[in-house]
Amino acid sequence: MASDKGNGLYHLDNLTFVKHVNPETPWGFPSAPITIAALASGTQIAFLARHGTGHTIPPSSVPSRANIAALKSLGVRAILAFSAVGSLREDIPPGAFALPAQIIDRTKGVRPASFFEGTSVVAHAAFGDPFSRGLVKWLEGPVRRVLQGRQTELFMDKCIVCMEGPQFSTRAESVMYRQWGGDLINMSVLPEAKLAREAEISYALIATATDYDSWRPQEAAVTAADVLKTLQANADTARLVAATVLEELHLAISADPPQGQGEGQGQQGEKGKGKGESLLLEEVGSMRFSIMPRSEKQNVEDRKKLAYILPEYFAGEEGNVNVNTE
Ligand SMILES: CSC[C@H]1O[C@H](OP(=O)(O)O)[C@H](O)[C@@H]1O
Ligand SMILES: Nc1ncnc2[nH]cnc12
Repeated sequence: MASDKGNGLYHLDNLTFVKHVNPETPWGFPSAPITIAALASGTQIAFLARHGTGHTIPPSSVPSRANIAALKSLGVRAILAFSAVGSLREDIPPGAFALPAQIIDRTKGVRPASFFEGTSVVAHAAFGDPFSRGLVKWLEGPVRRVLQGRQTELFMDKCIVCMEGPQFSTRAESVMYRQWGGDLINMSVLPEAKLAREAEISYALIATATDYDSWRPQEAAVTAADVLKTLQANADTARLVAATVLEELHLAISADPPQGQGEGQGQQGEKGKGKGESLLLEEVGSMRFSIMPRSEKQNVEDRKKLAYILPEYFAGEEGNVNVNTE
């Protein structure tokens, strides 16, 4: 399990430091060494600052493939990603929190967004629900309870626009995103969420609103100083959320473990709990039917590389199985 955030959140409270690890993945090193820490129960979590420990990595240069691959290699099954976001709605004030349900991609294609990119293996992950529905649904109660104690609102079912940056939006863009149905805006949720899906890690975003972006005609357009004003208070609340929720989440996952069956994954219909599936971590097994059938034209080295994130499909004997035709 990991909590991963750049802006404002560089450490977590109520945890016992265990060690730092810095795995070299086939996609390079993560943004920073990953902190392994223990919860009160002894359960270990991994924490990674996506912009680096000294905030030296801009959004477009975050090594997201290495970050997600490194977390997967450590056994992480669920990511709680924190992000400072702009609000595109009057009723979502700076200081509010949200668990978004949808994403509009306004990145510009400069961020590597797939583990399969540049390999001879083709895969099309289902991404209609970009956040883990099971994880988001589970998080609502515990996160709301923590936020109530701090008079902080929680919004559900919102749509976040992910822009390239590093400059903020123009006023015209900000107005347009509202017309498109955007409620929130950041520069970090993609390709992180896509890569987590490809690695079959359940991913949820805890969005913390810092500003009103630039759509309000009578108000000044957002500046980094506006963001920083709200950032520290939000980060304190975010730390409390993480400290409270991680222990409970671990217990919930232990009680409802993924079995890796993946039947019906990626389909949007209501899925009953059957065949050993986990409702909480329903992404496990989801790539089984997303990867194009094994072919002799696929490069063996590429398959070895992909085994780093998906050993079930690409390593050992299983790697010789045509995963798409069972
Ligand atoms: C300093 S405002 C823009 C910056 O803040 C957010 O970072 P993070 O998601 O890591 O909290 C946003 O996505 C931008 O990268
Ligand atoms: N207004 C904004 N636009 C993009 N990313 C942000 N992160 C925080 N506020 C933001």
